[in-house]
Amino acid sequence: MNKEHGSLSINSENIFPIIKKWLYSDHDIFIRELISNGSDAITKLKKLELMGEATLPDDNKFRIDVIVNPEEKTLKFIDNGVGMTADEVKEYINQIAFSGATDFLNKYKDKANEDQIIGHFGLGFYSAFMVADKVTIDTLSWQEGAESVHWESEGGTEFTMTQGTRDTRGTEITLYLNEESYEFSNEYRAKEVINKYCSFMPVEIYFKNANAPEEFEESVETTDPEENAADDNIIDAEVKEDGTAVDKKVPKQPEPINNTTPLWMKHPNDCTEEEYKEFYRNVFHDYKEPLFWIHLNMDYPFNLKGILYFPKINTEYDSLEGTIKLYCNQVFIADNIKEVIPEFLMLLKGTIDCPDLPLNVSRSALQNDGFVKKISDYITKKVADKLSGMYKLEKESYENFWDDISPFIKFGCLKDDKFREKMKDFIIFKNLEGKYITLPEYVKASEKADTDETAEENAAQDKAEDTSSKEKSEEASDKKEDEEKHVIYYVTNEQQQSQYINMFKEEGIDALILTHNIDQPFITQLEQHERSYRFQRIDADITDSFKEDNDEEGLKAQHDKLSELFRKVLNNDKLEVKVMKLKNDKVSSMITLSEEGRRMQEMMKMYNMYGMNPDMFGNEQTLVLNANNKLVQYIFENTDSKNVPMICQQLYDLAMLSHKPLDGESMTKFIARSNEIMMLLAK
Ligand SMILES: Nc1ncnc2c1ncn2[C@@H]1O[C@H](COP(=O)(O)OP(=O)(O)OP(=O)(O)O)[C@@H](O)[C@H]1O
Repeated sequence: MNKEHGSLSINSENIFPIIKKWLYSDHDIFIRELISNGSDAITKLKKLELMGEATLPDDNKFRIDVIVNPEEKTLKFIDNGVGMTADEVKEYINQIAFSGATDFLNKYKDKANEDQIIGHFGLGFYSAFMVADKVTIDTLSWQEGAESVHWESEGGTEFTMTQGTRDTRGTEITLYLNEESYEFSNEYRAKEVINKYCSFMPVEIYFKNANAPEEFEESVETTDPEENAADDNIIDAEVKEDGTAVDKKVPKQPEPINNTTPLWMKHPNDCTEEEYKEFYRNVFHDYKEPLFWIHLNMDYPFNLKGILYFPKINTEYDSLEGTIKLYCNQVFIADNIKEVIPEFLMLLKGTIDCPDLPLNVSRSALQNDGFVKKISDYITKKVADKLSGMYKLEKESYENFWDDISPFIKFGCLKDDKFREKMKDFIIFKNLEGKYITLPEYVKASEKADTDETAEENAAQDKAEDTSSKEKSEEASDKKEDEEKHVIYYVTNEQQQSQYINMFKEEGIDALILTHNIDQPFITQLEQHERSYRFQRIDADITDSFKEDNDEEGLKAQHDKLSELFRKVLNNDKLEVKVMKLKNDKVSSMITLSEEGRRMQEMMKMYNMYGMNPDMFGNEQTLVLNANNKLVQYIFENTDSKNVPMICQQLYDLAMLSHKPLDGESMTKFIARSNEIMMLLAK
């Protein structure tokens, strides 16, 4: 072959700066690209063999070798795939245009950056020039009688092509690293990058440091010492004490550094529980075991495989942040590509391999791609199917996992309408007894409790009402509609709201435990979609069940007097005070805050709107005093007594305490006052 010298045939002056910019933040991608090219070359040869076009030696073993040379600052990628003829080098390497570079240039001339492009633009080979001043190719094609080719270029527009010396099939690419990229000739750095991108590559990858001394391993065998002496591989033979065993030191057999058959490629029926857990540990380095997993395995209408794990969340403070690793033909592309994977799934941990993904388009295009949407919908559906299946068939596990998986499910419902629609019948809630129930179950149980209690009364009343019911229903206004909603009581903090919880339990009224941050937005959404539900925290109001039949008029005197007293003592003339007869006479005082008021306050807190004017909204706490309680009665009868102001303050703080944490100043005063009260008792 004549020496050939030429110019790369597209606007290479343009392309190199773009490649450099493109890879600026992801310098290490060149390793993925060059190893992928080797793997592609091997796949091509496998296909040719299958088609009967190529015959391979019996002992053929496909492999890729990566050799770093820290002294010479070089990096080699060697594969035994198809190789290239001189014509192919000309076509595929010299005329970059064939590999899609023209498209690339047209689209990204002015705006190339790593956000917009996800690799794979037929420019893989040229990414080598990101880190190398000079790149050489030595290649020998699989074809009979092929001549080897040597190609080299120093990254400008010039290249040289000559007859090469490579005498085995395949391709060897050598990178002479530029000064800023010497790090990649470091053994550990190079390995780190290979592990990142190529851990699950379908071809075995062997790694070597050309400067490292040869490694040996010890193998214990019982063999004939004479035979060992004749074996060149044995460097240090030693007869063991028992005279039979011989310790041999042999050169270490290289091991591939990747796993060519990741678990997701296996059929789910062939995977064991231990394998799933081990894979999880290896990939996500999470010492906690996953709760359960979903193995995605689809060939039609698109090709998608993967495993999604539900991680264990220990406390509500654990950040809800997962990792979904996206692969394309077992080559890692990136973590958490939100255009492909539904946002709420990012809370999970998992791997997804989808060779059909159009990764050669910009991220914004991915977002609007119908195919990508289908993939994302498929994943969502699979997750919902798994969860609903568990609810139906493995209720006990579902309940055991619920506390861990519910934030994820609720987030999914908030973010994805389709998911919400599929999951809505399988959302469960823990009640005061610690049992898990659905909303319809809650409503049914509370209706039953109501009916039992008033069955007799109603029977009589119903008859009387029958005649006038038509008129009444016509009168029903929006206000009435609100009243007719099923009220669902809930607790946000079991310790703090324990006084209310006890009262609820005494009256046989149930409530749901909703302690996670996500619960508030979740129930707001529920109320919007299921208009017959109204959620109300248990301290929002005093329900009729807790009261005796109140003679409002009869309590007016107490109300007026106590209101005035508490307002004065607490120095708050806006304080709302209600006096009522509660069935439980041990309860002296309580605070109620309307549901709307509290939600408004929480919203303000969330959006940091407190600066605005906190009194403007939601400051509608009401101090409820129990006229049946002895202390309250004492206050009413002895308003002028010396200790009454202190008792009033204490009662107010006690009521506050079971409503929300006291602020620092109030807490200090509360403690000082409690001591003072004890001092009085001690006297
Ligand atoms: N190791 C190799 N063995 C055989 N052919 C190769 C090798 N590396 C590159 N080639 C040839 O050069 C072409 C261009 O490679 P390049 O990496 O630039 O783009 P690509 O592989 O086509 O696309 P992409 O890298 O985006 O998947 C390849 O399509 C292939 O034909």
